[in-house]
Amino acid sequence: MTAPPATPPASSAASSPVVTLDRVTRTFGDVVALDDVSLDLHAGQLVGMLGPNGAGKSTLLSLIAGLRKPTSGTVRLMGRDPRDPVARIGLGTTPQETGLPATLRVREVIDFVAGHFPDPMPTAEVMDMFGLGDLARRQTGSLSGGQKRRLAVALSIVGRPRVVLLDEPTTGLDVDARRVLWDAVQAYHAGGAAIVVTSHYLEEIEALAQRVVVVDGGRILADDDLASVLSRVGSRTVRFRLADAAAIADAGVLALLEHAEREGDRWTVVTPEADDLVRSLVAADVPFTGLDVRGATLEEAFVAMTSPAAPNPATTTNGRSAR
Ligand SMILES: Nc1ncnc2c1ncn2[C@@H]1O[C@H](COP(=O)(O)OP(=O)(O)OP(=O)(O)O)[C@@H](O)[C@H]1O
Repeated sequence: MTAPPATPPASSAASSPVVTLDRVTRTFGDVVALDDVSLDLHAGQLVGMLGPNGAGKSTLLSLIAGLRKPTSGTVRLMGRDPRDPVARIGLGTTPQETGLPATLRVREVIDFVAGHFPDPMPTAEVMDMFGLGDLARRQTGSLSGGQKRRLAVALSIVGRPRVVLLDEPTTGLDVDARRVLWDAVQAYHAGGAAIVVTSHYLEEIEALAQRVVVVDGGRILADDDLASVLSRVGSRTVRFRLADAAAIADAGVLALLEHAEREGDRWTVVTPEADDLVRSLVAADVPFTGLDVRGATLEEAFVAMTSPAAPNPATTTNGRSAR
């Protein structure tokens, strides 16, 4: 879709972080939900936050939103305590679960929320961004789950916030609805807002986030640009076509392979030494065709980081092993 970028107010101090967590710990009884976490978020960043269930993601977002206080450490939103209304006016958030007044129409709900902000986006513009135009007169109680979710996320940006927190905004949406929602989020981000999104759809985070924060057990395991996070997984997947299986062994490359499988003449091998493998195959005159070398996916990097005891891919695939 072609929603115009919606511009949040310019930052008065563009270089200072809009969100800061400094050595933040949050416990619930015996449970340490966040353990000594430090994090800065700057204007214009679109951050994907990943972590297994119970990692501490929602707790972290709730501290930034001022819904909870840290047990120790400091949280700042636009340089202030997140519970300060002056800071909160610049925040938009969609938690995992939201309630909508069932008898109000879509347009009325957006107007109602817009009324709480000094310079809200026009309701028609918000509805257009989120593909809600045709539903303007529908009572929210009659919306589908996906339509409700789009409305809930739309409400988070009505007030032109500088910081937007979206906790699993696309869970349960079909592919088209996810695309509409991400187009809208990106259009809003183009105006300079800082956005944090949690999602269990890693390919979605890989496609859209510039910075990736991986949380597990209440700690930050990785906080880097996407390429750096992906580079933490050293292995590459190499695909090619080759009818003569014996040529692989003859080339003396078996020791380079973490895993190999073959379907007919189609080979897929995983190796930490892709360059050496390809050089060796060429040097041995192995008559392969259709060479394709790929880096790790975010999902592979995530599994490698969050499950130290994750099984070797060689033991989890059903293909034929070359070893
Ligand atoms: N209000 C609470 N009372 C007690 N324990 C809590 C509370 N809120 C969170 N926890 C615990 O803190 C830990 C972190 O939970 P949190 O909801 O932040 O994880 P999450 O990463 O958002 O998980 P998910 O992906 O399942 O939403 C979990 O062990 C959870 O059970």
